[in-house]
Amino acid sequence: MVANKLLTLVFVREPTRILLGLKKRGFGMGRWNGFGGKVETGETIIQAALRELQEESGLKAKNLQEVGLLKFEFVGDPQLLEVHVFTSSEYEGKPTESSEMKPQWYDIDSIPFDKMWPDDKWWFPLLLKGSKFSGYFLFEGHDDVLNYTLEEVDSL
Ligand SMILES: NNC(=O)c1cnc2ccc(F)cc2c1N
Repeated sequence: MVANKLLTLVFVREPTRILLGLKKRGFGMGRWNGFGGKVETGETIIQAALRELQEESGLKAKNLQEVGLLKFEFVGDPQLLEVHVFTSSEYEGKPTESSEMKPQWYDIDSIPFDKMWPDDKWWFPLLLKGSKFSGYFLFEGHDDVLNYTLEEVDSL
C-alpha cells in the first residue's frame, strides 16, 4: 500500500480577486497555481500550508480555512496525491516573487483556466462561491483528466 502524499494548496482571496502564482520551474511549470507543497514530517497540514504560502508568496495568512480535499491519481504512478485546499482572506505582507513562483492578482471573473491545471475549471467555481468540496481526478499525463468525481460537502 503506497501512502498518500500529503500536499497543501492555499488561495488568498479578496472580495473581487484571487492571488495565483505562476510556477517558474519544476512540477507544473508555466501554470498558474495556488500556493503550496509537501507536508514535511513533524509538521501539521496547517503548519505546512502556512509555511509554503509564506515561502512562495511572502504572505502570512491570518485566517486559513480548509475548503477542499482533492485526490489526484496519475495513470502509471502508484502515488496518490492528497491535496488539502485552503483559503485565506486576512493576511500580512505583500505578494513577493520567489524563485518558485510569481504571484499575481486575478479578478475572479477572469481566471486564466487555459493556463492552469485542467481540473481547476471544475472545482474553482465551488471554491469561489464558498462551498466546501471533495473530489478525485484521474490524470493521464499532466493535461488530460480521464475521469473525476466532485461533490459539495457540509464538512471536510
Ligand atoms: N490551482 N490549481 C493547482 O494548483 C493544482 C490543480 N490541480 C493539480 C493536479 C495535480 C497536481 F499534481 C497538481 C495540481 C495543482 N497544483
